Amino acid sequence: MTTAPDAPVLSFEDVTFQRSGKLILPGVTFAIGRGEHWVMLGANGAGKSTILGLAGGNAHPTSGAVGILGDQVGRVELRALRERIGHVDPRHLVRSPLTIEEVVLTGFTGTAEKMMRWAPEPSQVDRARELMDTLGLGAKRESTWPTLSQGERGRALIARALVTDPELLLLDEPTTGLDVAAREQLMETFEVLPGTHPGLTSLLVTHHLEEIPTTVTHALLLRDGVPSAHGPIRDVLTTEAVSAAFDHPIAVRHEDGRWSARSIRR
Ligand SMILES: Nc1ncnc2c1ncn2[C@@H]1O[C@H](COP(=O)(O)OP(=O)(O)OP(=O)(O)O)[C@@H](O)[C@H]1O
Repeated sequence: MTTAPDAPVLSFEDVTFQRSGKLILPGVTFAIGRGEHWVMLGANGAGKSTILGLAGGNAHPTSGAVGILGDQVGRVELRALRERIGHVDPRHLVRSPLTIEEVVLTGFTGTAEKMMRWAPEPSQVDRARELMDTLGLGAKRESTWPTLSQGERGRALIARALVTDPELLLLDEPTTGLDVAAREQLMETFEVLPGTHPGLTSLLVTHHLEEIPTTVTHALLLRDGVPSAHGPIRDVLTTEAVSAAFDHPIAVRHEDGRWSARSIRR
């Protein structure tokens, strides 16, 4: 099923989530429209990964409704839904020495390793190669996973997530552990996506305002499992709202499309 053009790609309606007796999300409501690119920010333990897990169809809410691509979680087979979502998780584990191309192709099987008795169609190989070229990995196609830098792995995982042409892309701290040049290269990669994938919608989790690509349109600030602000990024990322979300005085700046934050010293 394809979502109606004006229906939200992702919606949370009064979503709660409880684990081991702990109420991690006491009530989350927000909606993401088609073609929007969101960033989610919040202190350690605020619940960002929990929200991303629900958004990726990896868990059911304790109560409330999670709508993904026009379907409500609980009323649809999650496996089918997950095929329409690209998930970039830096904790993705590749144990065997696969080449970049093989890793990208695992996006078709939704597995971390090469699936036994599965071989890609020529059109799937073409698609994988096209994406590797777009993401600057064309020359490294045959390089094996253990020999890659963190930045190359990050770009390969984005290619893997995009190979099935997902409608929703979820990115969990993709710039973690990158040096400044690799981080900037990865951000440039994100910034080409609205041009190369016009219908794509994305939700990025990051800890640093400096790591927000210039193409991000909306922001959600999470505090103790509750969105304290959400909406167009310029309305949300203010000194007051960010300081409140992190319970710390933080001055926010926006220059040349990039964001930065520093502590306000008294
Ligand atoms: N299975 C679980 N059982 C109990 N508590 C959990 C479980 N999973 C997560 N939590 C707790 O829920 C809270 C939110 O976790 P989550 O990983 O979503 O936060 P986060 O905002 O992504 O944090 P970080 O920025 O540190 O990655 C944390 O306090 C965490 O310890």
